[in-house]
Amino acid sequence: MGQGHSKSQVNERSDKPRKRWSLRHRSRHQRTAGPDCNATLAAQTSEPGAIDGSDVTVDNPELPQDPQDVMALQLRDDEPPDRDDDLDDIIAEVVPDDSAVLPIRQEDTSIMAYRTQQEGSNNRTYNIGPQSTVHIYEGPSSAEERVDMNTSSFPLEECQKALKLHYEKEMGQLHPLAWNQDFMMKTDDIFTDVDLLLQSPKGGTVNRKPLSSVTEALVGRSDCPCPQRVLIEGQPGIGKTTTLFKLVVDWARGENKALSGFDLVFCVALRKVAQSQSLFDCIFDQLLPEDASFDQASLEEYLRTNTNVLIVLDGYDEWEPIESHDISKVLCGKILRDCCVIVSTRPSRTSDLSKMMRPDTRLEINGFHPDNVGTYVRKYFGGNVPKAKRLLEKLESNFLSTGITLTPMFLLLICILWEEKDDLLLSDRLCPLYDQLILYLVTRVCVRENIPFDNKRLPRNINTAVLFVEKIALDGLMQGKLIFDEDEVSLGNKELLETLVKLGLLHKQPSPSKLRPSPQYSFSHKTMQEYFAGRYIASYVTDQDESTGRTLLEESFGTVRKVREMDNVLMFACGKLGRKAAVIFHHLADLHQKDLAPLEGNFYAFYDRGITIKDWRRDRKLDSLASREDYLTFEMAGLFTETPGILFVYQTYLETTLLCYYEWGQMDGFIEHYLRRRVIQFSSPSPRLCSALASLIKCEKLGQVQHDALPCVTNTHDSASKSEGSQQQTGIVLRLVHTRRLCLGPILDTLGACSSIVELSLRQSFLGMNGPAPTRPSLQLSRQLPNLKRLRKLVLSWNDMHSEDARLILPALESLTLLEELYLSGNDISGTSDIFCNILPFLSELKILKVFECGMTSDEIHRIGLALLEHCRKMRRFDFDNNRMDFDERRSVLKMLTQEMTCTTEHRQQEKSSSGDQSAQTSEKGVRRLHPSLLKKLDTVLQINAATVSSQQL
Ligand SMILES: Nc1ncnc2c1ncn2[C@@H]1O[C@H](COP(=O)(O)OP(=O)(O)OP(=O)(O)O)[C@@H](O)[C@H]1O
Repeated sequence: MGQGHSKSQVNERSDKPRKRWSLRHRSRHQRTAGPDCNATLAAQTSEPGAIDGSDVTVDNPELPQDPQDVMALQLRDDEPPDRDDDLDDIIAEVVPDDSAVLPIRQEDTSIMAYRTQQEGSNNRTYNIGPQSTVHIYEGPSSAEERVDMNTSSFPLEECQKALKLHYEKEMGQLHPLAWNQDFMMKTDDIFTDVDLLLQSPKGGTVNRKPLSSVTEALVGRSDCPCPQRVLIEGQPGIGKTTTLFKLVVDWARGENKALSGFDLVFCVALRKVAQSQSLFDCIFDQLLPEDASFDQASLEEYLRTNTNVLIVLDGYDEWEPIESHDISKVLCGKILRDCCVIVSTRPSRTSDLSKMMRPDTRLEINGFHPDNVGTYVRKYFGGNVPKAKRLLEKLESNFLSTGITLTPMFLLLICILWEEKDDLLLSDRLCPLYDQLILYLVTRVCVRENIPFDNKRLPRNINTAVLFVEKIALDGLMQGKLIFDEDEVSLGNKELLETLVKLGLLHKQPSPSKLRPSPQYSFSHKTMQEYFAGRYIASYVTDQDESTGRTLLEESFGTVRKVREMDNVLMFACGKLGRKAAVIFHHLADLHQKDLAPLEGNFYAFYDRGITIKDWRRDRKLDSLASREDYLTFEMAGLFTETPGILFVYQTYLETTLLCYYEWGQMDGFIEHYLRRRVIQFSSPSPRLCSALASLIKCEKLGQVQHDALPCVTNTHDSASKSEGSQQQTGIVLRLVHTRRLCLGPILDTLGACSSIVELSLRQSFLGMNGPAPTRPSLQLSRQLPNLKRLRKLVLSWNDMHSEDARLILPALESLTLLEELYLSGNDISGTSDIFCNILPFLSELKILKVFECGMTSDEIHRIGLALLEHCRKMRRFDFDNNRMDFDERRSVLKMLTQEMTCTTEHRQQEKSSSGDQSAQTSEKGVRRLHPSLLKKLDTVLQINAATVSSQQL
């Protein structure tokens, strides 16, 4: 129910004898399959033929429609999200067949699953589309066969040994602090939350499935029997690189069965890839020893004929793609297309990357689970238990669910600073954190070298070095450069470079490269480079007159895409700037006005009405825009959210802008310029965005902003408030849908501050009790709801709520006497009808109640129905489909309710005629309005029943 937390079964690439698997096919209309189904399907779908001597069978004739032709409806309020079983509807399902055991093999289970159908053992499965696969016979495939085939030409074992040694040595222990090489982190200690993002075949929604690790995504699933193209995205500093390091070290140690099917694993850091390098240059350069006995040609030859190879490409956002480069070819599948490829990126480049690689599997790294924050902090402080405890106390009360502590990089910085200062100024903004870190680094050097420093003015040589490195940081990012040669960072001044390394701002790394043997330098982390680039922008804007400042901004952030890619730089710049930040906000507002205006109406209307994805390429309005290309290339990103890609551009721009205001410390400008429609609407907001939104909600200005009415912003077809829409629009509409676990925390803590909220939608946002005690979403929400006295519409559908959550939240609705619409569908809230009965007397304005698929019994529905009839006389729609009722029970509930309605109506008529009471007339009208919807349902039920009976008779 709701978002679903079940961990999918891990089908490990093990070397144990396995169960035989067989295939069932379930068509969209045929939900169950008989034993003959396989044979029939095979007969219907196989298309034997020969391609280069290989046997080919095409599965799944029901190819999905082109997503462009599909009507993409925003999942509003109560509509159920697409489920996994929807996926199963149109794809072949792999089911275990206990009757047979296959001999030992070293491939992944999903491949084996298909082999059983093909009868031969040497077929391979290819994903050729979201739900389609092709099987091709490929010759020998067992590990022994592979070794036999290749030992003569390629020393596989030597290559494996060299790679494993390299991973163990370079990645087995991490030294994340450039200024302290003694600080070490073992990859064994690494744990981060990972979600598998599952897109529905209809292309509309994404469901998140928590996984135990990235490798779990490498085994087959029903929608993708053989994952081969895995895209991993994650916010800055969230642990993408570290997670990939762990993956390759696990392979090297043979500790992970899901990886043991790979003969070779190559992990290439894209930031280190030079334009002129081939893939094999990169592999030899970064991963293999100079004295390897084999050369590039033999490795190339080996890879051409062997497919049990995993290529890991880390940091797509740190690389400037060139179409003709080998890396691009690997991503597009032009070369080594049979190898498994995993690529990581920040979200700012997800859209480009997914367009290029067409991933069959998408993962998001979410950072630490709050439980892990405690473990991490305690580990960091080792024996100093009181110190760890004090920090955790401080974090738990304020920061646990903010993006700051859940991001390993930022938590590490907090720990470093806390170690030094017990009175550390903790903030959920990034800029103060980095400011304090720099201060700490400078103080450290000054103390060590006896340089006087009063925490205000940097010593002269250090100041010069910092100014110099700021410029390098920005120039580097503008060119997509994160690794620098010595002359680039010293300009011939060795002393300057030494100071930067001493401070720990730059990290010196001996080049492993045969091509570039001189040492190279990088910032200790990409976020550090972004911080210095932001400082450069801030001081430039401060020192220059306004028009010169504007020119720099236009050159550096002239398009929507550039703003998105350099969002952290802009945020840091705003964090450093005082009054002069206005120049940046003007620039962002201009770009919004110039380039995003055509999207604005659609963005807000989409939620209410749902729109067809139109062909934006033909939209004349976009022709003149500087960012036109950006819009079009962003299209893919939206496929994994509920929002069409092009509208997602609008959302991400708003997100960046809001975070800039947030780092600056003042939200009023954002409210004035961007919230004139009084709708705050984000799908899948990031943790940092949630922190910023919490601060926005607290702004007094929010309740006062002048309102630009947009027709139909809150009027849905469904809306009970259609006629009262204009009145409703004077309040604030807050829609945060599809939010990740525990992200909503800061918002749920502050909701009550915004008493002008009239609509609150927290659909699919993990509101269940899963969090640790202080961050239990349902508890937080229940504390704030009573303050939202103007609330008319509350959407809590498709969360992971259970009865205990409902027992917290529902009583809080008692004071919301204006509430007209309540959506609770898709939560397992059985056993709570008593609470409904207690609160409904207070909700006399209620017009819509939806408890679709809530696990309730017919008794409970009946009781709720009666309470509605009695107390909510304006009621129009009561949706209780798909609860725990069989056909007869459902029919009898409907019957009882309609009878009850008739009695109530008659009773009221009598009341009316004896008293001439006006209110009785109104209530009678209300009951009548409910009547048709129930009657219609009853009608349908009876008709279906009649049809069933007659077909049985026949
Ligand atoms: N699971 C983890 N446990 C402990 N520390 C971690 C973990 N993941 C990351 N870190 C710490 O956070 C730092 C940043 O992580 P990493 O470089 O992997 O992030 P990233 O997502 O690749 O960042 P970016 O996109 O900015 O390059 C690491 O240097 C490491 O110190």
